Amino acid sequence: MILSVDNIKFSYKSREVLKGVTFKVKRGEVASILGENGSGKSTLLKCINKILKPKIGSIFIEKYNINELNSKELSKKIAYVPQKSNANYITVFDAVLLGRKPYIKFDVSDEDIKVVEEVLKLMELEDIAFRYINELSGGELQRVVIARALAQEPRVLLLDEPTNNLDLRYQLKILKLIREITKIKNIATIMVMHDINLALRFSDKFLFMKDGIIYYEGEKNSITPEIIEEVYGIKVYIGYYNNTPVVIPI
Ligand SMILES: Nc1ncnc2c1ncn2[C@@H]1O[C@H](COP(=O)(O)OP(=O)(O)OP(=O)(O)O)[C@@H](O)[C@H]1O
Repeated sequence: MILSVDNIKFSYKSREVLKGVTFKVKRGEVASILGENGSGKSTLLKCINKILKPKIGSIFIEKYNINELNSKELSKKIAYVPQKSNANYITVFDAVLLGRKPYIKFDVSDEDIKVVEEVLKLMELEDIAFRYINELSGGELQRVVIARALAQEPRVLLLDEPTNNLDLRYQLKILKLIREITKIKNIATIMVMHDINLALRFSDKFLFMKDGIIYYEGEKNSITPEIIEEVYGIKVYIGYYNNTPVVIPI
């Protein structure tokens, strides 16, 4: 097991948003977190990344309790792509190089540059490597932020709506790439997704959140119209294309 989340409870002031969340993700696995707006998905990712501190429960990455890792150690283990990113006045290259920060001792090494160049290529960012990120389109910026997370070479990759702002070609390309990297590097990816069909196509495991708990957890062929109906309150038909379920609202 690479990530174990055990009975996490979190409240914003007096309002409890996570009411006991428990799940595990294995090496090489892509898990999608789905569920209605406000059900606690982003809050859960922020707890795993220690941006928020749950009042109860524990989170382990490999054998480490995240509470016992300092921020540098944590950044080698977890990379996080938030739902919205801010663009500073730095170049694409430097923004991706920031992902290497946990590894840089005194100066940037050849290895750091090599990793950044590889990631820029993978994300098709080479041509805009020296543009300033505050001048990029929403989709270009999203690719830069994902590139920075990959340059971090984490054991667990957390993505909050990674396809935000991406056009159809990049939605497919980036999710395929993330899936491949997860398998090749034997890491775990946990992503919050709203597009259930993209999630079904590119993930191994599904966590449906409702009212601050994981209402249903399972593999793709176990998902029924009844589960979707309970989670989202809509009627759906589930067909199949290339052995992958396709959810059609009716
Ligand atoms: N900083 C905050 N202070 C107070 N309440 C918050 C804060 N951030 C989120 N909330 C509330 O916590 C609940 C869960 O929010 P969260 O962002 O985790 O939901 P989500 O499932 O990711 O939603 P969405 O699908 O809309 O992105 C919501 O009701 C939200 O209004």
